[in-house]
Amino acid sequence: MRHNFYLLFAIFAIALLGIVSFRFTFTWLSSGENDVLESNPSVGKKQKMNTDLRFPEGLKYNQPGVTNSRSDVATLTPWLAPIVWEGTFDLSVIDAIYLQKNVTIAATVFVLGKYVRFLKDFLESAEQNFMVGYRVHYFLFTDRPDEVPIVTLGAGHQLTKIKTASSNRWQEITLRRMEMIEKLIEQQLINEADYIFSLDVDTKFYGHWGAETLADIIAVLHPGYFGTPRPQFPYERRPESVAFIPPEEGDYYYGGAVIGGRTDNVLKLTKTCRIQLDIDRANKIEAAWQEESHLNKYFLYNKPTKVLSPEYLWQDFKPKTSNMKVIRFSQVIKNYAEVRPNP
Ligand SMILES: CC(=O)N[C@H]1[C@@H](OP(=O)(O)OP(=O)(O)OC[C@H]2O[C@@H](n3ccc(=O)[nH]c3=O)[C@H](O)[C@@H]2O)O[C@H](CO)[C@H](O)[C@@H]1O
Ligand SMILES: [Mn+2]
Repeated sequence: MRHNFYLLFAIFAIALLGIVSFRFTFTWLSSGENDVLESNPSVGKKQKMNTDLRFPEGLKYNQPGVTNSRSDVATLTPWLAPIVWEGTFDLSVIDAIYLQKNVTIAATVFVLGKYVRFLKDFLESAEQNFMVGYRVHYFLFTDRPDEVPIVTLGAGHQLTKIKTASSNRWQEITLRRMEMIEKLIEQQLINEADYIFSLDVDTKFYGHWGAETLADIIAVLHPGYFGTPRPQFPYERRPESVAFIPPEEGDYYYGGAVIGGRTDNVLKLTKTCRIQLDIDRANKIEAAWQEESHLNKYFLYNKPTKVLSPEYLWQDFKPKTSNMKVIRFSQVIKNYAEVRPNP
């Protein structure tokens, strides 16, 4: 009898402790540090996404071929991740699968200092080409919220400005994106978005960019080093930096202008890169290409599950090569000395 009483008491105490600690985590998570200026709660809380590739009945589309649709470029990595090129996918098949999932895609864009001048073209061209027909939530990290242009957003698209301090070093601005994206995901997006992309703002969309780019974790091939021998990749080569990659290692050189994937996978990526950037900072070393160097190190040991071809990251000054059937997203020409806060 006495034993039963103690047992009951113990169960009651444990349950109480459980409730208290749950409430504590909940309040801690919901108290965001970011100064959100504009928000539209329509996105709401997410259910866990079903990853099955469900396909609607009765839809007609071309029979898949049995030979490679592109003979001029590699369309698979050695670990069998697709490399996305025009001609390798059937958009009607992709959309039939992904539209019915009703996915929400977050896009983070940093707009600090004079880079605000690139935003109008970026947003207007994004609205024409980026994830049209899908739910998109742009997050603009900016020190100039009043200079954000008014751009009419398509159905299901919304925009939130997050007041963010700038820096007097461009290197600091680009590399701190990792920790800001990490925080935004932890505090908000983990429950709201299925996928997230981080995109450079000094860019323009010229062609379709849709659900063919969705995957667990994606990287983009930097257009400047496509086909370059690996010892000549501009990886960090000093062993003192965590981003160090020896000359005989590395698959591709990935661009820092595009990161993407499932929200939890991108959280892992940004957290790891942020921690490694912190270690370098404590050791007073900054990698050759800031967070891009750390990103390349990350992808060496955590392979991307989908790789985007340079169609998804071109440079306006580069003449189009014959394997480029379409340019979808491209860096505009900029006067570095004029737009950046430091040389
Ligand atoms: C094509 C490509 O892969 N570009 C990468 C490359 O140089 P980039 O020359 O493309 O770097 P960048 O000057 O465009 O800076 C990257 C981004 O940071 C933001 N920004 C930067 C400076 C500033 O004053 N205000 C501001 O808002 C803005 O969103 C910009 O698009 O290397 C950088 C790291 O060193 C980043 O990894 C870039 O993504
Ligand atoms: Mn850029």
